[in-house]
Amino acid sequence: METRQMRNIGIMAHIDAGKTTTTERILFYTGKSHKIGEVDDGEAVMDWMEQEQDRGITITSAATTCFWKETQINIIDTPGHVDFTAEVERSLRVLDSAIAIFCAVGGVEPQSETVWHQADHYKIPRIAYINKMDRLGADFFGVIEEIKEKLKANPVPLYLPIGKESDFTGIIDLIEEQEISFEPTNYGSEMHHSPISEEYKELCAQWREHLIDQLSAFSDEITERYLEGEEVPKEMIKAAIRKGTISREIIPIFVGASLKNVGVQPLLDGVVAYLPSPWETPPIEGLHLKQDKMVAVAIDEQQQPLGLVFKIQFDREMGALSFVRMYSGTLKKGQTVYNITKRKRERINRILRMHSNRSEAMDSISAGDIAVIVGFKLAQTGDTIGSEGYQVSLEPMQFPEPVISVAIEPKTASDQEKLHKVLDQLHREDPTFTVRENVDTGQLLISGMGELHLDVLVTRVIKDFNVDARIGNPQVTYRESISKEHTHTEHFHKVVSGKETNAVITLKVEPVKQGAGNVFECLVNEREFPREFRDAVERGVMNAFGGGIMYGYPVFDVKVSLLSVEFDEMTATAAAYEAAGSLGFDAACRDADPILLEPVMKVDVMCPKEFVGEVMSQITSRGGMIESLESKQSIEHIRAEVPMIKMFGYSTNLRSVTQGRGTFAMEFSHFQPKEGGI
Ligand SMILES: Nc1nc2c(ncn2[C@@H]2O[C@H](COP(=O)(O)OP(=O)(O)OP(=O)(O)O)[C@@H](O)[C@H]2O)c(=O)[nH]1
Repeated sequence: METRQMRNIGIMAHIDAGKTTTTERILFYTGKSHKIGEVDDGEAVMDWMEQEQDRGITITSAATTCFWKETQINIIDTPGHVDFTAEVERSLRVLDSAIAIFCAVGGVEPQSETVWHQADHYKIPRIAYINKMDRLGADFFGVIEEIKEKLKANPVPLYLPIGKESDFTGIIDLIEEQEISFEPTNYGSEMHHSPISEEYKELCAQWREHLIDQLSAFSDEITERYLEGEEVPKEMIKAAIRKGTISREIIPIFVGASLKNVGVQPLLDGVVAYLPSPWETPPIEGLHLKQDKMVAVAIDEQQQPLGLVFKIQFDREMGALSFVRMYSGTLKKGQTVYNITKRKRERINRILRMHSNRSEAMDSISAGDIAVIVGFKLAQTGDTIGSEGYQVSLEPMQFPEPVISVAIEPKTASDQEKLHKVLDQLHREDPTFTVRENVDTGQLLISGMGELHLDVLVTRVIKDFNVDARIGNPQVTYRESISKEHTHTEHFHKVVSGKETNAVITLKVEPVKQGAGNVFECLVNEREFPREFRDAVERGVMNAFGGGIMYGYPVFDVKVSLLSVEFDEMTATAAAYEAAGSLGFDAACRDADPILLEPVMKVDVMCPKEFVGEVMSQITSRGGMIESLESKQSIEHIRAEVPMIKMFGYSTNLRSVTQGRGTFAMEFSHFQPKEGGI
């Protein structure tokens, strides 16, 4: 077991729950941040990019290292907005544990649910922090109930609030049986401990009993003492909380108001006391490329190096910064490593540890740790790096489909060159952002996960990279497919430089299950039809998949079989067969009842009861199907499925019908045939 104390944590929260404010306080108290940057003043040290500050929300995930009580804490910032699910997935992969922040007023909102379920999927141990206890309407016990009901989790409060709203003055430590008050100072706050006052004695006893009762499920020692009515030692309580947290059977609950500097230090103590070090997390799986089998990779410095690039960020001076999580072995500055995904060697020029406001040069990075490597020219988010001698690919990240596009057109020739470079760079940073050229018009289309995602990217292109470009209106990214089988024979004939060339092929096209992808199959014997020409037909078909059938959108879920050929050695050329492949595919698909597929989104709306009628009729008039309606206190939660095309401008619309009190989350659900074309 490694003796070094380390935590790789993420901070997950619904937008506005106070993630940035809490992270700021954490960095401040850990002594690495010299002043508190207020989000409201747009000075957050964690927010790297100018436009994040404009918007006041956190968009990129960057890793920041700080130290608390001899423990190194690497914080991987995790965005809460559903337009950035890929960013969330990517950071969840490299975390060992997380703090989930809930707003004491808003409680468990749809976006917190989405992120919570993603964290369940990656089996991430969590502690929860109920923030904003000072706000009007704060309801600590209400949020606890919601965590139980909506997230099906087992919340166990370790602290209770003293008072609420403007009377929120401090917290009760149930383990130490003390009250803690937070005296404001010019460096944040100072904690003062005092015995529990008469007023809270009963409440404290009741919840301490609840805590010990919950813990007895993990500790026989506690059960024994509990049953015999003996005092349970604090160290035993803490050990059981740690065990239950790591095995994900309980969610320890912390409470505070970060903005008022209340509750943050105990939360940091909780990270150290209850969350696992990398050495306590289960091994991850990787594919051994040479042996073609899955192997377990445990955190071990002595083994061959293996790391995952989980984020690329471009820096004007240093170029690409590759954020790497090491799972095994050690990498050193100046060394050459092997990019297992790209099958190319790359050099490590520098290794940096990022703190909130500075970077620190390091000589090496070892298993368990997170750092930035400078010098990689090819690495992309999701790549595995290691050595040629031990080629294990750490499971590639799964990214959702882009659903919305905009056309982008440079204003001058010099902008054109710059634009291509910038778009390429942005794609390396963010694989959910793709670039496509319309073959007919030559126009560049950029696609992403939602309006906000594209908006952020376009702003970066224009503002950060100074490219002068015209931007079209957002459009949905459609797909094309076919709905029946059809067989077609293509006769291709062309005279090239006085020489006759011919290619005759018979192709069958048929639809396959949605999501199965495209398939090409050759049923002609290689003796009758040489490999070179077969490959040419396949190339032609593959190119045609990208060019669409009726509307020029990419074709998906079609199987193409080459049934027969008329092959004449004298007039056959690869170019003729390639052309026959493309033309034959187009002709066959046109007669196979082509269909246009549109993306449908899962939409979750929360609004006060009085607006529910308006909100539902708004969804129905947008062609949406209401799936469920659920009430909690005075809030209604509506789940629906709505075609993406009908979701443009929805946020403005929702704001206006709910007087700004409705919120929504949206993510891709599936593709469905679109009636009546475009
Ligand atoms: N009253 C009160 N307001 C708070 C508290 N913590 C944060 N806020 C305010 O809530 C707003 C949102 O806080 P942020 O820290 O930006 O929230 P966030 O979760 O990081 O939001 P995104 O970056 O958009 O995901 C800001 O105006 C904060 O000043 C708190 O403890 N009490």
